[in-house]
Amino acid sequence: MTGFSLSDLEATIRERAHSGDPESWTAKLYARGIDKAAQKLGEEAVETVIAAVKGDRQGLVSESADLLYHWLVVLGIAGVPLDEILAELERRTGRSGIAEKASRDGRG
Ligand SMILES: N=c1c2ncn([C@@H]3O[C@H](COP(=O)(O)OP(=O)(O)OP(=O)(O)O)[C@@H](O)[C@H]3O)c2ncn1[C@@H]1O[C@H](COP(=O)(O)O)[C@@H](O)[C@H]1O
Repeated sequence: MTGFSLSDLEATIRERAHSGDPESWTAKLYARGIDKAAQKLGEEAVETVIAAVKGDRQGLVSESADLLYHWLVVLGIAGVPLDEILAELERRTGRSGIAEKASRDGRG
């Protein structure tokens, strides 16, 4: 398993967003704002769906990577940290209460 995480990508995006590098796609998206970034996210979602339906495994991997990257850019522009999404997902598993209790009991 790779050691690379969505948190790593989020950190890269945060760093590149305001880099001022004219070659940076991230900086370009941030400069163009939420409408353009959300449009790209939608396009990548559709391309991911098409790859899945076609049974294009390699396409699904590639489009999924594009999708997650553009999703993190949209979250970044909207000011929503990845951690907030992970906390929401954790809450849905019903485990967050256990983690909070363990933390309160000094076992966290
Ligand atoms: N993961 C990605 C990533 N995935 C996709 N893309 C870019 O997303 C863009 C969208 O591709 P498309 O073919 O859909 O779009 P396009 O046709 O080029 O653009 P439009 O004509 O639709 O505007 C491409 O330019 C890709 O390079 C990414 N750009 C950056 N990253 C990550 O972000 C880091 C920083 O990148 P820069 O900000 O470019 O330095 C990189 O090191 C990567 O880790």
